[in-house]
Amino acid sequence: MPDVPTNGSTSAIADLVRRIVRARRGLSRAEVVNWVLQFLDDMDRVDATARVAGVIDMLCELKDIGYGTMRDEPVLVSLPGRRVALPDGTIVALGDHGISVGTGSEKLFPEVTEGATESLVEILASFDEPVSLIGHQAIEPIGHWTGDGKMPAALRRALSLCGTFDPVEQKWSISEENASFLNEWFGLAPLDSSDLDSVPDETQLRVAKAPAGLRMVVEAGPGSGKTHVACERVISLVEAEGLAPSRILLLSFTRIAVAELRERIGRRLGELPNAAALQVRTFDSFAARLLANAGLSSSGGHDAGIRAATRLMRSDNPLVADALGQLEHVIIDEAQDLVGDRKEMCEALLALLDPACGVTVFGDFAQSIYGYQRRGTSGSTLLAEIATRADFTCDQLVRDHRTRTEALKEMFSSVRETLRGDPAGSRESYFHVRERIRSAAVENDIKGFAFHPSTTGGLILTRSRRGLFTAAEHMRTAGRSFRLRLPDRPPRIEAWIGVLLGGLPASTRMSQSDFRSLHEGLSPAPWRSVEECWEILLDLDASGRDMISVGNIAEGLEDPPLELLSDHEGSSGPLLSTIHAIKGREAERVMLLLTRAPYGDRVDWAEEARTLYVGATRASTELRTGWISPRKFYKIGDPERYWAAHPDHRMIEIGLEGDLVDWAEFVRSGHVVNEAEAISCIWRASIDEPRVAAYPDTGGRLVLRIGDHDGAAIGCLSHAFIDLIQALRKVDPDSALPEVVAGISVVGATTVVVPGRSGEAPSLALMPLLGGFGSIPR
Ligand SMILES: Nc1ncnc2c1ncn2[C@@H]1O[C@H](COP(=O)(O)OP(=O)(O)OP(=O)(O)O)[C@@H](O)[C@H]1O
Repeated sequence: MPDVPTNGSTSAIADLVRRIVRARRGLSRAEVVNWVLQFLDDMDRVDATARVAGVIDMLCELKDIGYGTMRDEPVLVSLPGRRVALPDGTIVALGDHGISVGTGSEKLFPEVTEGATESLVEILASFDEPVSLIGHQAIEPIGHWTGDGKMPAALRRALSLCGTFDPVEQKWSISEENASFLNEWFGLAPLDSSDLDSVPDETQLRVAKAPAGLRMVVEAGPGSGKTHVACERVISLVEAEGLAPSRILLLSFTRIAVAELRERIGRRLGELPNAAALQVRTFDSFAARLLANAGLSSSGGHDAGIRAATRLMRSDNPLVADALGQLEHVIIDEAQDLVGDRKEMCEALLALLDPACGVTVFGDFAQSIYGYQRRGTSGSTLLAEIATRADFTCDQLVRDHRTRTEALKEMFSSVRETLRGDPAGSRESYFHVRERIRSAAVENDIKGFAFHPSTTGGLILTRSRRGLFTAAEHMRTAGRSFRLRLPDRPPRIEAWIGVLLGGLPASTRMSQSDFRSLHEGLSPAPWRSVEECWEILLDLDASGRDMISVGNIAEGLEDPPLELLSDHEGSSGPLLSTIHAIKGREAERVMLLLTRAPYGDRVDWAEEARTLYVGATRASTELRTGWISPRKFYKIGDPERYWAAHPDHRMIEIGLEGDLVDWAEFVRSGHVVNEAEAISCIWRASIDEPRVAAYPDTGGRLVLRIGDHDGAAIGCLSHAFIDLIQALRKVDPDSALPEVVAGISVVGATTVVVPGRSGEAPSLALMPLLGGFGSIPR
């Protein structure tokens, strides 16, 4: 073979492999390895073999070469050439592209100039394994894999296309643009600048380091670092002011926000002996804890729990007063959206605090989007009320740390002034805000957003849930991968824990080898390796032993760590969400989908303008506006869900939190003969994502089954959901149930914690996650 380089570089090996495969038809993988080794005589043979095998596997994974058969044996063959456009504008060639050896490129796939036949998005979207890298640190342009276990195959393939990549050492060098694209595509966390190189600005420092006993309201705009400073405040209270972590309570809205806060604070305070006692909670979990500690159970959903907790705090219960009286500092985030029951609960909490207890409340009037309509007669938000109280001082954060362009920076501040100056709002001011947002966008009025090159990552935001369903449909029709965040859905904790440990008694203990057998016996296999799973379980168990107990794991999952949580369906691509469900988050690229402006006398123009503002201010670098016309639906229930009328049936949105009875009630229904079997059936369904249907039983339940009415049961619809079904059929709640509710999609599964009875430790199970619209015959 003439002119063959022997420097052993990845690209040189790749070229050798291609040439050998093309010239010598019918060689097996082992034979190709041996051929290549002959040309690498300066290298250690073991190293060289691993390197060559790694390159061959990589080339096969990306269909640069492939497997054929000759005399029933697998052999390596050439594949037709393809050209792939990368996010940074370069084009690389795959397959039999006829590039000669010695081009000097270090890339596994050489750069070419001619037009591309595919985009990186199409290649990534064609990988069929689920990819969720949430919790991993973002990748830098130059780096090597530091994650536990093997690098996920999809990332490995993407990196090898995007620049130089060493499959054995797992090192890469790619352009900035390609790195930032991959970070968005895989949902990798941006490097947490707060921990690395962020220097707090003067106003942030003032708030973070204020005396522990101060009561303060901090009103500040998007990207000014409210969340960031909330963490710094906790750290300063513990480190500088000497408060015990157990005496600090930090409340925020969503589980993901709470998990993120915990993780950030944990990283800084992790070494302290009592750091774990810090109470970082959602408003809902704070209420649930308070009730549980007083021996009360909350039934009837989150809002009922919040009201019960408020009553408890106002009931002069000495235990509750004592527990809350111990607190030395309370921090409340996103106070502009605290209205109604949650606002009242916070007021009841503030009333029970010791006068020496400090309070820090963060919020932004211009971002208040939680429904003036729900505010009823009780009026304003917690933020508005606290801001007028004499016992609170007011402070502000003044610098925007989010935006990277002048146009966005200017829009962030000028629109905020407009909104704060005109809380009542008007049609004119709404259109003014809309125009200001459009003028800060790099592109406007994009109609085919689902085909637009910018929507390979970042956020796609809609004003309404109707818009969200419509946008998701457009993406599906365009064949694009995306992640979908739907509001009011149950939490999602990675399902492998529930399928492996679900149904076992809380007292079950397990060694690593027991666990390995379980893991290896599971089909379909979980996407995390056995080593990775074991590390996660040891952390959750937190006993310090090299064993796990199911009860400990279940307790650990009552406050699940961020890496096990997800708040969306789908594993890759841009995140589709309503504006309401995305507050507090940010992305480099945002596609804000506008609709026709609202009309009529009852429009709350101020709230509409603020909602657009919240959506537009999620962008740090590129904002675009697109266009969508949402489909029509009717609404029913609280929280609201959609339904549609058809001549012979009704369709009802399904999959909201509480649509299924909990695990214990499902088991009591008598439809679970064997818990392990039911769980394994749910696991398979979470991967196959079949359509399922609910059939009535003799006890007045609607039982969700795979296949027909004799199929395996995977859950029971809740009584509240059955009431909605009956209401849509216009019959009494107690009337006979419909023969079937069909067309329900299983969209995944979540591990659930099953509370123990009478003081026993909790255990685990797996429940399906539902989606789509159930069809009810009339
Ligand atoms: N002092 C700082 N130096 C560098 N980056 C910072 C600093 N403070 C905050 N940031 C970064 O700025 C961004 C915005 O911060 P953060 O999300 O805390 O703002 P926010 O006020 O809560 O925004 P919003 O109101 O939109 O939710 C984040 O990426 C954060 O890491």
